[in-house]
Amino acid sequence: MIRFQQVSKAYRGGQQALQKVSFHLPKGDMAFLTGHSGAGKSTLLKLLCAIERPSDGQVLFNGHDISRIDRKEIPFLRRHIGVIFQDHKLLMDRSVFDNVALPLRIEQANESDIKKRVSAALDKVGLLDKSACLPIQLSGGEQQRVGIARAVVNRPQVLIADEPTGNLDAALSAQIMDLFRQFNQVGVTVLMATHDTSLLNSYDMRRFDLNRGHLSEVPRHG
Ligand SMILES: Nc1ncnc2c1ncn2[C@@H]1O[C@H](COP(=O)(O)OP(=O)(O)OP(=O)(O)O)[C@@H](O)[C@H]1O
Repeated sequence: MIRFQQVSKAYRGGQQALQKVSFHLPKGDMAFLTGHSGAGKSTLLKLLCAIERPSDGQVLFNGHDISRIDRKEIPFLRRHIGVIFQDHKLLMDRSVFDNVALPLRIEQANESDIKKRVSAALDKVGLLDKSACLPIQLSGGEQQRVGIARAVVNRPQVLIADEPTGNLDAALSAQIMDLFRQFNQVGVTVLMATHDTSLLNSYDMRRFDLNRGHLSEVPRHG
């Protein structure tokens, strides 16, 4: 489903963020992406949703090379990929409902569909009763769950998350992790960048580690 082949990324100004990165994440897999600050984790995730383009190599999504994807095709790619950011990037002047509805409104779904799907996504993350609230009225963990509802509302094949538990305590992190696992159990492929060592120790999952732009897979226990 996701395949990187010898992918390198140099930013303007010469900063080499990724160096000949290769890996394969098959459909239905769930994996962690780890590495020190500046190792290239966010860069790798940005290449996957075409926010950035590689300087060299191929990024394949379902067999299609998206590294040189036409601008016009990017919205179609993004429909298949739900993205969760650490700072959740919610619109603070819009209700929880409107935040989650955003991807469906961009797709021009009809209002009755939007209502059904937003309610289902908010129910899944346990926030149906908060749909009329503004994000500012919610806790950090609740805001993060709104971001997850928005990422899954159009039923993407892949979820990518950049430090989704970064600001949360252990109990909330475990809740967020459970949500990802539930999505994974119904077939969604999940790639999650994290620094959170307690998460890494609690879940025996595939783990890719970046070190100064070089990627290797960490052998699993047991
Ligand atoms: N837009 C950019 N322009 C220039 N250099 C960049 C840009 N974005 C990232 N970099 C550089 O690329 C390298 C990798 O950055 P990246 O954000 O991918 O790392 P990271 O592993 O996600 O770090 P962190 O854990 O601190 O978020 C860093 O040296 C960073 O300074």
